[in-house]
Amino acid sequence: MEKHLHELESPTSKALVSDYGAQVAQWTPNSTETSVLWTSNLADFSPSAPIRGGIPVMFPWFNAGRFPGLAPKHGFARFAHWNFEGESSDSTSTTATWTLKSADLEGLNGPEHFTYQFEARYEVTVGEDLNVRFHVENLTDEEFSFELALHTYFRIGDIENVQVEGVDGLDACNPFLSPEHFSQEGPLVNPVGIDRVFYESKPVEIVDPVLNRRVRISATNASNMIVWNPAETGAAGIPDMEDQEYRQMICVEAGRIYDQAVNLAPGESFELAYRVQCLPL
Ligand SMILES: O=P(O)(O)OC[C@H]1O[C@@H](O)[C@H](O)[C@@H](O)[C@@H]1O
Repeated sequence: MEKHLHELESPTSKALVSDYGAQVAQWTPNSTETSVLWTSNLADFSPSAPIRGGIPVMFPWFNAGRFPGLAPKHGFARFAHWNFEGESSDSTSTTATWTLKSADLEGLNGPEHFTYQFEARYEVTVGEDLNVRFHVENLTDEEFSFELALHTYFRIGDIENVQVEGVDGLDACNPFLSPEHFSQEGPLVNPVGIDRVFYESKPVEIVDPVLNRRVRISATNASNMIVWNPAETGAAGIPDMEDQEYRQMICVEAGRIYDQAVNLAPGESFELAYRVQCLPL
């Protein structure tokens, strides 16, 4: 296994995490044969680019930023080499930690748009569930604001036979179609090609009759959930994804984006926690 990849093991599940982007690529409970997180057949696990799949960490902006025009897309954190700080285990779980400081960003594109001093810490815990925590502290003498999203790709049996439940009544928007908000009615049913932002974060479940399971996703301190599937046309434009692979994945992300970006005063810190549970149907 390449040096930048770490296999975390616990009695009930295991994960594969890269030092690049502190990106969790796979999470496999003992009860399943394949990872609950999806990675593309074309995913490149080398340091050259973020892995297509798993949990890319989007920081300190989402997409092109809320005052568009920023690059790289989705911020620089997923391109950075994070420092592996070690791992520890108890009888039920294993936790590994990575850090990223502003001083570690030399040579990357993007930090010129976010010149503040900060320290980010990312903890990945495998056990019965997968838990990740993104923590960031403002080490500058002025307030800064940032966006954040854990852009998690989930493996599903078939995008045309899946539902995302728990979103009924949430304030929603399809930002790439219209700025209008609306109230979500019912679950997301077979959501091919969806790109929807919710302005609340509640526990949701991907109900998957093909893989015969429910994947429950919950977050603490998130204000947004984003649900995305590229459909065939979008997948065709993504070099590290096969055109038909859109059928086996859905992103259900949690974060703080757009006008729900986090404002952080000097010396303050913020933490987002995100939990994935794999349950029988
Ligand atoms: O292809 P990337 O840069 O990894 O981003 C993944 C996707 O992220 C989504 O949030 C965007 O709406 C898509 O347009 C984008 O393709």
